[in-house]
Amino acid sequence: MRAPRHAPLPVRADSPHAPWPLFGTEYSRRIEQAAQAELPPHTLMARAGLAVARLALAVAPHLRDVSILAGPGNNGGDGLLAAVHLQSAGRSVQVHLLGDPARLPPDAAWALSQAQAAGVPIELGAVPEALPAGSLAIDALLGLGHRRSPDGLIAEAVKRLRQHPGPVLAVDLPTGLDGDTGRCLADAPTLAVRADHTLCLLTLKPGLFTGQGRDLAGQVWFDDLDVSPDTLPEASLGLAPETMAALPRRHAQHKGSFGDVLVVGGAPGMTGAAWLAARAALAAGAGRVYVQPLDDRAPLLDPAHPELMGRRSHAASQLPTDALTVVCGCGGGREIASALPLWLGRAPRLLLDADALNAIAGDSGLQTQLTRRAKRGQPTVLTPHPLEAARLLGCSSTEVQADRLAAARALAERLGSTVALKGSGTVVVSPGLPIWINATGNAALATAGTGDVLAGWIAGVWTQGVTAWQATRAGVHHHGAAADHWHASGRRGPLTASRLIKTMSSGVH
Ligand SMILES: NC(=O)C1=CN([C@@H]2O[C@H](COP(=O)(O)OP(=O)(O)OC[C@H]3O[C@@H](n4cnc5c(N)ncnc54)[C@H](OP(=O)(O)O)[C@@H]3O)[C@@H](O)[C@H]2O)[C@@H](O)CC1
Ligand SMILES: [K+]
Repeated sequence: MRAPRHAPLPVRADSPHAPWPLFGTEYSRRIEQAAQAELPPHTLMARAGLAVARLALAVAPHLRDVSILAGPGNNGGDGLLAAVHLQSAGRSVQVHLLGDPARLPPDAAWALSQAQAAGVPIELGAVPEALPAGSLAIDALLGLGHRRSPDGLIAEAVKRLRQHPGPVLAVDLPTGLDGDTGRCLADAPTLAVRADHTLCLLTLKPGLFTGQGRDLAGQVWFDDLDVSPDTLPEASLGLAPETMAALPRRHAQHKGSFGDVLVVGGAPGMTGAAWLAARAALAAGAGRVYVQPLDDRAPLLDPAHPELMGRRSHAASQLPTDALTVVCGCGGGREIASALPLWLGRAPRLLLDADALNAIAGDSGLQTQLTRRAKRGQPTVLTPHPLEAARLLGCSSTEVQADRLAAARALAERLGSTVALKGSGTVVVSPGLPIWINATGNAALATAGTGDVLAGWIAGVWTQGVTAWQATRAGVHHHGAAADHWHASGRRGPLTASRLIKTMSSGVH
């Protein structure tokens, strides 16, 4: 997937209708070097500067003043060249160059000479007290070349951009964000630029779409600088529309054609979680949905959804397993631990969520049972949030969040499972397959029960005959798309779990 050549504008990179390839620093450098070797000197930078100027004019057509904060590397060079184009488009441009002109890398030095020749006002080595209130600010401080916390003048400039009341456009990456992981490079999150728009150049970087990336980058745009990578991406951003389309209902099919789901969960005081997951599985299209409450006194009926079938543990263990997908967790409490050995052994498809994951994290015997499933060809899906992932990995949630892609990959490989690491930019990975980052969702999902809905929905899709990888991506995408729809239709506040199921059922993609 690449932007059209000579696109009049950079292409929005969050279109949910296609997967976008993502490349981290190492790959991006290789792609850049290969392209540089083929092209006349400074070609990429010339394209980058033009792309930045075009986007600046498009997102702030009404603003006459443009302040460009340019750093000591080629990211600064992009800003300097953008200044030339913006000035010739009639904007009043001021560049603040925070690097020694004598030590700029060759492309940026060339860009500086172009800006000087065009008479662009350039102030050297000083961060202004404030940026003009009515100006567009361009963050061309640091891009792919920064791996450490902003310091010195760069840190000052980041603070100034954070204080700027007008729009901020970041070049390639918001300064302070690690493009590989989506973590802030500084301990203090205030030492990262919070942009309204980010124009990613040459390659889309994964860190823009997970962890802190989505909050710091604002609207992400992409310009491939007319370069086609000849290498496979490390990860992709997007969805799995093919999965939803691949599940048509034919006349001759009956409820047995769509698979069964059993939800094991709902310990005393948390029964609702299991029924929510069950409702979601049914709404996702499962043929028959059963619930095994982990509270022996809990009723075996959801009066609002009599089509769901409650079973005590003995009866549940007698269900035929051929077409069965089992969800363990969902309000499982401590009680889930005793149900796990049976289903780790028996379930042909098993999804583990919440307390089931905590039980496995604390029991090496259950871990061994889990890893044996993969060897027997029984697929498993894990849907941890960062703390649950940390417990499974034996680290802290801060460490998980510092590199969500690596954490999800480690879990998948270690436990032989498909993993959906939840959070901003949910990361989905199956052993041996590329990482997929979800493009949908927002904070409206941060409310009780939405995780149960996700687990149930994935199971409901999975049991219809797609792979764990397809079902997980489809469920994660669809879950987030419902929240985006909720937000776009002007609603504010949390999207309750019950309403989430209704929104997901209404065909929002
Ligand atoms: N070449 C081309 O034609 C193209 C280039 N492109 C553009 O170039 C960007 C990559 O450029 P780049 O490699 O020069 O790195 P960049 O991010 O500008 O910074 C490096 C400088 O910053 C310094 N520095 C680092 N961390 C720091 C900190 N915390 N605080 C303070 N200083 C810090 C670092 O110093 P050092 O760490 O070495 O001491 C070094 O001097 C890329 O993102 C894209 O925008 C694209 O348009 C495609 C075409
Ligand atoms: K930047």
